[in-house]
Amino acid sequence: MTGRSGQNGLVTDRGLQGTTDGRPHSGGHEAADTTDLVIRMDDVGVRRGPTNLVRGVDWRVEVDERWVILGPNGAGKTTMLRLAGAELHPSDGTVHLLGERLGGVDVFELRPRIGLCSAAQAARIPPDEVVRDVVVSAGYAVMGRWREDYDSLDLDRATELLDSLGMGALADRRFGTLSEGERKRTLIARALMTDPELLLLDEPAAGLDLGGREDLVARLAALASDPDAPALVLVTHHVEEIPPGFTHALLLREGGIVAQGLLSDVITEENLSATFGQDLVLQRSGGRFFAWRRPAE
Ligand SMILES: Nc1ncnc2c1ncn2[C@@H]1O[C@H](COP(=O)(O)OP(=O)(O)OP(=O)(O)O)[C@@H](O)[C@H]1O
Repeated sequence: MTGRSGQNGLVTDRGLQGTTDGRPHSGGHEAADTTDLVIRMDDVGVRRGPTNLVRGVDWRVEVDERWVILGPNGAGKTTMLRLAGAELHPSDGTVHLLGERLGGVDVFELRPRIGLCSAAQAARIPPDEVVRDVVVSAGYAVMGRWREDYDSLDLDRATELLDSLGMGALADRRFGTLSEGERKRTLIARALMTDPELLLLDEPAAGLDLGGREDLVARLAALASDPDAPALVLVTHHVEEIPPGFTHALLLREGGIVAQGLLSDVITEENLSATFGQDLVLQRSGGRFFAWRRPAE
């Protein structure tokens, strides 16, 4: 593996195709060539007993798009991300990832093409693992360094990725000694190590203090604006955590889609109020969103 720096210093390896016809981002995907689609879900449902975790989901993600999935607790966000990460099969409908249909492809071939950052994954990292090894071991599809002999190019790439996420000085520390924010940045570096075509981030700002959240939002904004970065899907409960440069949003409530499309069309007071079941006030400033409950008259 070799790495190169994108325009924001974030290291990405693979040039994205971009849209083949040069058209701008569009909320509607009717005209999209399916070969450009990173995620395609058609009438997807996931059921567990009588419960619909998600239902009736039609969703298209193109290579150059950066999506946020927003919704309250229990809305089905993680379920959507697990479908997109080839960790879960739908009960109904079809899911295509990177041009392959779930159920018709070996998921062990598909998963290395998809980077996933989640709290569940962080919990699997041994606390005594050295930070650089947490990152480099992703290229060998293992969690925790064992007896692998890592290629010096891979070690260089891990170092470069850690540098680009402000973790260079901590590369020799043990994972268990890191702060929550430093762990999140390490996991993002690990997810980028395999040069994925799709990067899935499940609540990356959860548990961070204000400074940590703002630092992460700025780094994700830099990643979003890097033309060589993979397609991005970020799950969050909070509009304040949407990094500038994200292009699209999907709002979920009780397993169903409330709205989806271009971020500026979808993140509105009306849609947010419907999603969270509260009368919300929304403000936008400097490419960021801020929301709170409308005070009683
Ligand atoms: N195996 C299961 N059996 C029954 N219900 C489940 C199962 N797994 C998840 N659920 C339920 O499905 C709903 C959606 O879960 P999911 O984790 O996708 O929501 P979420 O939007 O990510 O929630 P949160 O924001 O709280 O993490 C929740 O109500 C959850 O309790």
